[in-house]
Amino acid sequence: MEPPGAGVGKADDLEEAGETGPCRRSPPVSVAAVLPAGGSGERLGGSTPKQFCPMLGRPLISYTVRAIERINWITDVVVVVSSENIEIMKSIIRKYGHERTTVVEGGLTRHRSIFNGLKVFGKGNTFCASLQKPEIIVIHDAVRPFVEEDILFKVVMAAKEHGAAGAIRPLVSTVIASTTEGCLDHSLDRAKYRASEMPQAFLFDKIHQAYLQCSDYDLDYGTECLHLVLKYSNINAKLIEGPPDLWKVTYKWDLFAADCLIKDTISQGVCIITDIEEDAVQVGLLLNEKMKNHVKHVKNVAITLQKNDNLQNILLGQYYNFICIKNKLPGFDEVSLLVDKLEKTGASVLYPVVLILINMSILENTPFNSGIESFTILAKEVKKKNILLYGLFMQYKKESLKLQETMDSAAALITVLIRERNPAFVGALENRLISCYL
Ligand SMILES: Nc1ccn([C@@H]2O[C@H](COP(=O)(O)OP(=O)(O)OP(=O)(O)O)[C@@H](O)[C@H]2O)c(=O)n1
Ligand SMILES: O=P(O)(O)OC[C@@H](O)[C@@H](O)[C@@H](O)CO
Repeated sequence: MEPPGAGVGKADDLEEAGETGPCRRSPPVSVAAVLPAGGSGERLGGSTPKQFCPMLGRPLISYTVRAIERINWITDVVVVVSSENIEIMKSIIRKYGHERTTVVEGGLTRHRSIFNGLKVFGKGNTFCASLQKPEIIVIHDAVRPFVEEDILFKVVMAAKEHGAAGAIRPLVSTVIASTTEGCLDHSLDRAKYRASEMPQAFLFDKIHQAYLQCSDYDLDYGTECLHLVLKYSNINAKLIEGPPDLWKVTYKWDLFAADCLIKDTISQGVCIITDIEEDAVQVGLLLNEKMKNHVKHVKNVAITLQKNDNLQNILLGQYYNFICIKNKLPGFDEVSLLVDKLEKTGASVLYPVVLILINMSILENTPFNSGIESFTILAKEVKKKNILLYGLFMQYKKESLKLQETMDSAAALITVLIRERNPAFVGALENRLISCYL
């Protein structure tokens, strides 16, 4: 289950508030994938290779593996990592449930890693008997997490017809050649050139044969698989225009951009849960209207928390952000029930889930409920489950103008909490924070 477009594609099994992605036929061929992930990420800097750097607390590589694994017609995924990272990769596979992924040891260069990944499908493979040789092999850099079924389907179908295919993108800068003195020699006509991106797809035998015939120079200095099948298998790969989000995480800013893109995408859907009492339902519907100014999809559900055994199904869907409106501070057991049901959906394994409890009470002079202290303690405990629990204690005057203003403020505050997903703010937000909204 993925939220709309969460860095893992926008179609497939993503349901966007009632819309479902295009129903894709499977290609009439067997398909497997090799994800080269054996690099050290020097250009990104830092001690952790970029494929293992976290985005929203989860390694970048897990997003890419998930994006490929979600495509049900890709039967096997082989991730190629350096020897020192094999155990790390195996722990990622276990933690995030990447059941269809096999880890293979990489090589000193990207081509050598890819070759190692292909070998496990080759004849006499003693590495893993279950890995059947596919007709088409997809090769996709493990640091390109935003890959969708659509481009994968296109390159696979094109590879079936042409022998090889690769995603391309327009150049964003002009390419120039320099003289030996480092001066401009000439510039290329940008319209005639494209950037070679990933995914790429090949008839397995053709790319495997090409690697078997490769010179050491090819293996040590090349960066283009399409070139290898041209050179050794005389195949002119079909070039497929890909979408803009095929980019490769190379520098630090790429990682920040990827993190922001995922945060932005999983913040686009909110599920508002209220009691069935009329007041709570009305406040929930008003909040729904206000939230529509901030996010794409808002769904309202009115239930009696304790008695609702359908809660699991209500929570299991396309949302990672939940707002529970109560006219009194929910008891420890009610919050625990919600958290337990949320945890059981498995959603918080892949992404931090936001749960905002709003305690709406008609404005009185009475101080905020003393339950705030224990609520914050609970929130800190729940954070360990990757569920970010925030409490807003809002008192409001019943007359509609004040209520409108209060809900405008609440919607703005909720949007910040959802977009930031900052674990530091879990628990009851300070009274003074809220009182300024009244
Ligand atoms: N010996 C190598 C080198 C690279 N790769 C993988 O090939 C992909 C694209 O390569 P690149 O972006 O160059 O990754 P790095 O080599 O890690 O980056 P850098 O050049 O900055 O060190 C990455 O997923 C990288 O892990 C690999 O499998 N084996
Ligand atoms: O060149 P780098 O080592 O940065 O990364 C590999 C890329 O070149 C490669 O993924 C695409 O250009 C397609 O071949």
